[in-house]
Amino acid sequence: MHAFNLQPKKLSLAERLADMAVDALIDEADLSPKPALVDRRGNGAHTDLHLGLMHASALSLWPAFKEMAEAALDCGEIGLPLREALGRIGREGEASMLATTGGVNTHRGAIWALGLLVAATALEPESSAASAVALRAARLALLNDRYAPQPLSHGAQVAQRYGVRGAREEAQLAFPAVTGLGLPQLKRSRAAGAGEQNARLDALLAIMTTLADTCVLYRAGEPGLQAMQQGAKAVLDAGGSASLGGRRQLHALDQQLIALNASPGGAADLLAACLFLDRIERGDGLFPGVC
Ligand SMILES: CC(C)(COP(=O)(O)OP(=O)(O)OC[C@H]1O[C@@H](n2cnc3c(N)ncnc32)[C@H](O[C@H]2O[C@H](COP(=O)(O)OP(=O)(O)OP(=O)(O)O)[C@@H](O)[C@H]2O)[C@@H]1O)[C@@H](O)C(=O)NCCC(=O)NCCS
Ligand SMILES: Nc1ncnc2[nH]cnc12
Repeated sequence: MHAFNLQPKKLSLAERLADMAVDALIDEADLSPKPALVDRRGNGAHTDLHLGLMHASALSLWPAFKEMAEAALDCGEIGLPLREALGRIGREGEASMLATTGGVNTHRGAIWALGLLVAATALEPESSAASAVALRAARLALLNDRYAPQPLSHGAQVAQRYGVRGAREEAQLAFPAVTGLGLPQLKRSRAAGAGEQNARLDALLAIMTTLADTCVLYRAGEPGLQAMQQGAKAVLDAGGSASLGGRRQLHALDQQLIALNASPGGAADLLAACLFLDRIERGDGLFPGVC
């Protein structure tokens, strides 16, 4: 008899989806240099976040993502029972995130976006085109969870002040910043030979060019949002993260957003959603052993 069982454990679909969601969050956190965000270099515009906390937070969410996938498999269809199960699991996930981070909000927006996408994938794993998954997620996001509390969140305050609806609307519209901007840019930059890390940075910048990021609006108002959108466009116009000109613009944007305290946390969450959908679309990890 062997002391160790070296056979990899066969994971259920829900476990594989939870692994992929956590991997997407960790890949997003590690990607560097991201403007004003936590990355391998430092804490960006944040005083209460660091890379170790982002990793711990991502790992703490694995049970919630697995449970969301299982709820989708159990319910089997888009409807109020599934929507309300996801709301309950999402709120529990948020509580375990806050217990892990000592009360710091690391991934609230990511629980929402990735939770919906995990459930939408589990509902129909064979229909894995990013746009199809995002559309199923949107149909879930459009349903009204009767048990959702109505806190005066930062997003709600920004909605009152500037008339933007942030994370909720992005999901209800089937993640246009991800499927219309981030993913196409990721593919274009890869095809142009930018290298994987630069392609991911370019995807983040593409998302930042138009997103109404409620984190930025809350922290730095409309001037902050304009600086984020225009600065991201300037990096891409200068040739992107893999070019010298683009790199210079990227460092300038990092300095400018830090000075404005304008952390694009919503865009970071959507990059994680983009990396998740990219893997789903490519089949990586979802159907092990199938080429
Ligand atoms: C629907 C909810 C997402 C609630 O959203 P709401 O609009 O009420 O706003 P917030 O509670 O403020 O959270 C929204 C978070 O979403 C991210 N985000 C912002 N803009 C966008 C956008 N345009 N599109 C997509 N996502 C967006 C963002 O999250 C990231 O930033 C956070 C860090 O920011 P920071 O400024 O450091 O932290 P704060 O604590 O806000 O401030 P400080 O005190 O530090 O200054 C970090 O969390 C990132 O993830 C917004 O924060 C949803 O929460 C909800 O309803 N949940 C219920 C559960 C549910 O139904 N789940 C079912 C499906 S899973
Ligand atoms: N890398 C990051 N830095 C700051 N806030 C975030 N929210 C999600 N990812 C983040």
